[in-house]
Amino acid sequence: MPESSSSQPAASTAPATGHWPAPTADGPVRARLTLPGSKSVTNRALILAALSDTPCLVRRPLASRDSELMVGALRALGVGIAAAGPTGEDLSVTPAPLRGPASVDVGNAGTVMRFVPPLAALASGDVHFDGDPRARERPVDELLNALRALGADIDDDGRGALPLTIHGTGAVPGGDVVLDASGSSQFVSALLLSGARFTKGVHVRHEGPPVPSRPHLDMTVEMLRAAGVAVSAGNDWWRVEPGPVRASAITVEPDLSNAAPFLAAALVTGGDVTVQGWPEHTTQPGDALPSLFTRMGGEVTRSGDDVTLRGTGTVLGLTADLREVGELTPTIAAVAALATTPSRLTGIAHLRRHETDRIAALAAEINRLGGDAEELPDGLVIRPRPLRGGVFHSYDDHRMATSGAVIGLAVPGVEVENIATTRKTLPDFPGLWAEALA
Ligand SMILES: O=C(O)C1=C[C@@H](OP(=O)(O)O)[C@@H](O)[C@H](O)C1
Ligand SMILES: C=C(OP(=O)(O)O)C(=O)O
Repeated sequence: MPESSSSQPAASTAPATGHWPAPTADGPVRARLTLPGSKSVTNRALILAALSDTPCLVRRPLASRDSELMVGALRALGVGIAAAGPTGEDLSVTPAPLRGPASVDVGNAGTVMRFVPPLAALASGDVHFDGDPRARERPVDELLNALRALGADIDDDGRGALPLTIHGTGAVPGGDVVLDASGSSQFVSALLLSGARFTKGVHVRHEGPPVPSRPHLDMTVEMLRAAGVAVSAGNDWWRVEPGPVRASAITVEPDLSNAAPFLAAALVTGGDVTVQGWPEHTTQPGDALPSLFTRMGGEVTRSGDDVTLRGTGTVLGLTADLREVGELTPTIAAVAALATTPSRLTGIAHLRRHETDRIAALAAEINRLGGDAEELPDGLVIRPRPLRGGVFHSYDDHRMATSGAVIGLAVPGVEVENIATTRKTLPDFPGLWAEALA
């Protein structure tokens, strides 16, 4: 990733704008693939490496927009990050005293807009944050209030949102803080990831409706512990002891959430798709896909680190609370729109403040193609109804775009608007999709 690398979408085989004719499967999709690295693991690894006492090699990181934004943010704060490894695809991270003045472009990356501000509070100097128009609408208020309570000086003109400036003083006192993380688990992860470097560490307590995306919180805790940080946790509290972060090498797992559209391709076409390198143990929410897609009619087998989903010709609807695995919703909704029985997906009100309002967007796009999707305050009901071709809008949301591709496999004439937005977490989705369908 060169210093000058752009954070703009630039998928190699995708048009920058315009509509992408989603390929229709002319038979069962049969493929075997290796997916690029996990966004969530990569961006945590980069944060931990930046805070580490020792240089750190991040192996097999994601190289796509969200990770490029994280690299850009950390470099802006003075951290050294260079291409490394035999193919130049690894990243060697050399920590340095964090300093401003700096300007951070968060794009529309939740992990950058939430995980970097606590680091900026540890820097000396001012750090300004802004991003895509949507980033200004995504919630950070609870995180900012918590950071202030822990001793950070933040100027957001009372907006509780981006743009904002953190006046770093080189230290954060830390200590006890209470917040409502029902809007995003990333508020908690953000405080924990930097917490060991706060003078008193951090003790975060959640109060409010349930926190979503629990596996991502487990991921934060596991990765901190692997970096030698003492963390204890209960149901709604997490404590990080002050002390050094020691990360010398972190290997990034394949992105299992991005396995979703590929496994869905097998499910909806009666094919079989194998994802290679599926970890035996993982905290990624995508690990729930085998059981969710089995409930939707697929058959899953595991052999070593290969996970294979075989479509049986039957695609069933799903009734499920998806709070823990919210980022899988768009793909599950796409499969549900092709199913023969109804689906009821709940527990996902927080998706209304993701890359787009995913509940409204999924209902609108499924209905535009003739489907029957109904919004609930916290989810979707999707009933079987034949779909027809048409434009599937992506709302600058990578997972909306890949959902349109899944529907397009079974419905001729689907065109996905702005497929290049998939570059948020996949460097070349159209290329990988074409390979899988070949
Ligand atoms: O910590 C992380 O890496 C993530 C946490 C989740 O965020 P929310 O809890 O805001 O849904 C998830 O949806 C997002 O894609 C990645
Ligand atoms: C919600 C998502 O991303 P972010 O990290 O921007 O919150 C997602 O990838 O589904």
